[in-house]
Amino acid sequence: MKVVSVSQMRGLEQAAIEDCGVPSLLLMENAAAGFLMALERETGPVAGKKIHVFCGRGNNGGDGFAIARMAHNLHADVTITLLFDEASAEGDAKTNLEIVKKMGIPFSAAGGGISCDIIVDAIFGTGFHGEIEGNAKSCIDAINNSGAFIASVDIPSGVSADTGHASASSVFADLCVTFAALKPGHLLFPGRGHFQKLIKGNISVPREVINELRSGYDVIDNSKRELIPKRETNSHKGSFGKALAFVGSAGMSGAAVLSSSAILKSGAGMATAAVPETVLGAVCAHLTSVMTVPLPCENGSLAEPAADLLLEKLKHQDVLLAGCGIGTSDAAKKTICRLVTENEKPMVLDADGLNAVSGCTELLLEKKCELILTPHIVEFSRLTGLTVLKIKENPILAAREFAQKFQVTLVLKDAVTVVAAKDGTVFISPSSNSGLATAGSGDVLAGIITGLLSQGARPEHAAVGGVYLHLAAGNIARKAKGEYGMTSEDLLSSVPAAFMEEIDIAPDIKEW
Ligand SMILES: NC(=O)C1=CN([C@@H]2O[C@H](COP(=O)(O)OP(=O)(O)OC[C@H]3O[C@@H](n4cnc5c(N)ncnc54)[C@H](O)[C@@H]3O)[C@@H](O)[C@H]2O)[C@@H](O)CC1
Ligand SMILES: [K+]
Repeated sequence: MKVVSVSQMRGLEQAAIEDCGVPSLLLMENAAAGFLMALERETGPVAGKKIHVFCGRGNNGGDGFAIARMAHNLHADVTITLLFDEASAEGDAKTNLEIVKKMGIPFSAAGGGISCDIIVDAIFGTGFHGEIEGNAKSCIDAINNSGAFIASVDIPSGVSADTGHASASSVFADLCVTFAALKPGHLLFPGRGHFQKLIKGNISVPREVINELRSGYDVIDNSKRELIPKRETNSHKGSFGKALAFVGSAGMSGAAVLSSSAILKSGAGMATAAVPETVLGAVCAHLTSVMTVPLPCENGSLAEPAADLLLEKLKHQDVLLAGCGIGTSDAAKKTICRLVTENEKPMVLDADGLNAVSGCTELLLEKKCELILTPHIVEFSRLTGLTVLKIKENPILAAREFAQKFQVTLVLKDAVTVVAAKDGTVFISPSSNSGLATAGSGDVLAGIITGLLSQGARPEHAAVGGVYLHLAAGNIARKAKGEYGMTSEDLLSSVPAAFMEEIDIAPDIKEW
């Protein structure tokens, strides 16, 4: 699924209009026809239904006039409300406004009660920025409280198409129909929460024009299954890589079990959990296929010579996972810093491993390895010094800047996870599952990514494929146990099935 920014979308439209000669009015006509087709699929025929179309001053409003005309021709009972001074209409929007006026479609002033079956929200589209104020605010509040089926044209009015930021008064739609490509605001919260279903339609921007654009965005959809490394039949366990996991500490032996088990369940040939000797017994009690290595301790917790032992072991390993449940002791921090700067094998750094380098992120520039970082938003806040609020304002930008600056692959975990590759390409997960917000879920993700890495996947492929499989496994676990009751053990046991069958991780987002 293609994702483009607002300015890239304008570029696509310009290319269609200027380079290919597609008239802009035709794009608007197609947008309106496609919108109505999608609407009728959801609500049944519009004939005989009361439809109220709210139109803003831009081309989103222009789409609204064309939709009103087409719905009228299909025998719907259509009313239009303008949210702007009619004299300021321009271009294609003005053309369509003049047509509906000549057709005699009734207009009603903003401000009255709304009583209809379907509301078409064509107030603001991709041109919206800032906040909703004035009569648009009271109108949107009335739309949201109307009880009608609400269908938004392109994006719910009040949501920023570039960032997903939602103005305090923004439309909550049952259906949103967008055109040519998704925008980041369809995928990122809070915008993602402003529609129930998203349909992307074709408006005759030529396929080649869309395909040629390297937008720098991508969606982690089912097509990402192709990133799962292929397995040769003529193989042995060495073919699929050896992974070492520096994980676990007193009170967090489960992180060691979940993460190292996930490595094996994701297809690695061998996995070894290197854990403080004081928790070895607890870890071994839950592991059979994963090997273990005891790390030296002093006074019950990890001792600094652990770093030498790990670096020695790594000579015979293919990949490293470090950080899940290792705690925040000085020795754990020093061990992580040495692993980051001295290890040469592809490495996944998670959880306390990320906390260890917070405040000294310049160490990341000294790395000799391919590095994947998997922070959740609070860990990312510690890493960058940015507030959580600031990151949430534009997570794509924050993730991209960090990945490019430190030349790492970054998996920024939140309700919507964003993966940023070293070249700045950003991959956005298209759905969320509150059941994944459970202790140990991140350990499983780190293990899956390490498992893919050990089979030779490139870092960004391991990260994107890992996020896909984690979501798919989460959906399988949710089906069996529900969002409330599913635990990381359920998630872990669902990982093999996620590899086996195609799970539609974004059933609410469709293309036609
Ligand atoms: N350009 C094209 O070829 C096509 C455009 N299409 C439609 O055109 C839309 C984009 O059109 P526009 O660029 O005209 O943008 P919009 O229709 O989103 O409207 C922008 C207008 O709203 C105003 N505005 C922005 N933020 C505001 C705020 N906070 N408070 C009050 N006013 C605000 C702007 O000053 C501008 O006048 C798309 O979303 C889509 O619906 C479709 O018709 C397909 C073809
Ligand atoms: K809209």
